[in-house]
Amino acid sequence: MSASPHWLQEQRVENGGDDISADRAVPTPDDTAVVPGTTGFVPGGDVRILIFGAGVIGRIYATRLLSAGHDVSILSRGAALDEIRTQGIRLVRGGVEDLRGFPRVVEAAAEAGRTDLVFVAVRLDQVDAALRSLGALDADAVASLINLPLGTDRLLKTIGADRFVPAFPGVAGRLDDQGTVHYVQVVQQPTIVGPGRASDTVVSALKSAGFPVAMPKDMDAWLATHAIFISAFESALAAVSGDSHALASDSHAVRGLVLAVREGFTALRSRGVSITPAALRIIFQTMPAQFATHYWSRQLDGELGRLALAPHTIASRHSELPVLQRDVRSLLGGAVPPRLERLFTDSR
Ligand SMILES: NC(=O)C1=CN([C@@H]2O[C@H](COP(=O)(O)OP(=O)(O)OC[C@H]3O[C@@H](n4cnc5c(N)ncnc54)[C@H](OP(=O)(O)O)[C@@H]3O)[C@@H](O)[C@H]2O)C=CC1
Ligand SMILES: CC(C)(CO)C(=O)C(=O)O
Repeated sequence: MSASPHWLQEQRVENGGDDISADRAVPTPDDTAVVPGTTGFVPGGDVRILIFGAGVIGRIYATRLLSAGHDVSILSRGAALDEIRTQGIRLVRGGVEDLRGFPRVVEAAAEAGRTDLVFVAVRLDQVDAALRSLGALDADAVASLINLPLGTDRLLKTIGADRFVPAFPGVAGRLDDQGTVHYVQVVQQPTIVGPGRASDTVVSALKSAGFPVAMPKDMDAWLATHAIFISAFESALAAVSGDSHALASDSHAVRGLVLAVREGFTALRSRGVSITPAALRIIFQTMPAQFATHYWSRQLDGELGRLALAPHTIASRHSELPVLQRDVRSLLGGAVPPRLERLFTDSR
């Protein structure tokens, strides 16, 4: 198979270069409406934004939104507080400096004052602790950028249905010792935005900063599908200490990974959850395992494996990954299919 299928066929629409506005979201044949991103930054944004969490994802979204002209504060703590205050945030993309920005740095959300929009960018294992602050945020809209296998209910209840919007990052990267973020915009995965009264605000802010956006019809199904997929890939990568080239070169291991995700998707479907986006369903469940193995070997050896999946695995394997595995286990009612279970066990 020479052409690599994209997870989301609609990405091609964006590559067509048209700037289609949020209210002209392109309907797709099945489960996702897509809002292609702008091809560059739109200057003059004026939304007051708070980024809650100054890790990899928080820093990328903060700096991009700042450079689109928005009024951005970032909630930080520990050593990162002073580091960002004094050096700002430096983003490197494709090996060259992409952006440097100095958002306002706050230690408590209240210091940011009233905001139009908050993006919460903490890990799954940090959500319980963060929830204590999230209900009290003085903001019109609050979007999560978090891996949430069990769905968005907890956040929805704490934050309130009138202002909560579930979302998921369309970028990935790593933070180096100097505080620089090396990142990629994942071509296969635009920033995902779920339904909510404030979704339009979230989509327009993201588009203004050049992020392609897609809106699945069922966000919880999207998050559940992603959790199966990413918990399998991160587990397999953790077992080889994040060496995506070594994993890509082992076709037996990649085939086992493909079959583990396939079985995980089947188990999810048997619990009434549809596999979303369609492209993942096709790659793992329709495509013969031999082709899917070839496809994933190439992806693991390419930008997605080296610059997104591997660095994220290395950073999260002792923090978010165990909680992700635990939540995938509950998502599947305690009955994790054997190949997926083996990946989880071997990752430790
Ligand atoms: N990194 C990546 O490439 C990708 C990540 N994601 C997802 O995005 C989400 C965020 O991940 P990522 O940015 O990598 O995680 P990081 O660990 O890099 O960042 C989380 C940040 O939030 C801070 N934080 C957590 N709780 C609080 C709190 N109560 N008050 C103040 N600060 C807080 C942490 O501070 P401290 O360090 O002090 O704990 C840390 O700086 C995860 O669910 C992840 O799966 C999705 C795609 C790619
Ligand atoms: C961006 C990607 C696909 C891989 O890093 C991801 O979604 C994740 O790590 O959760």
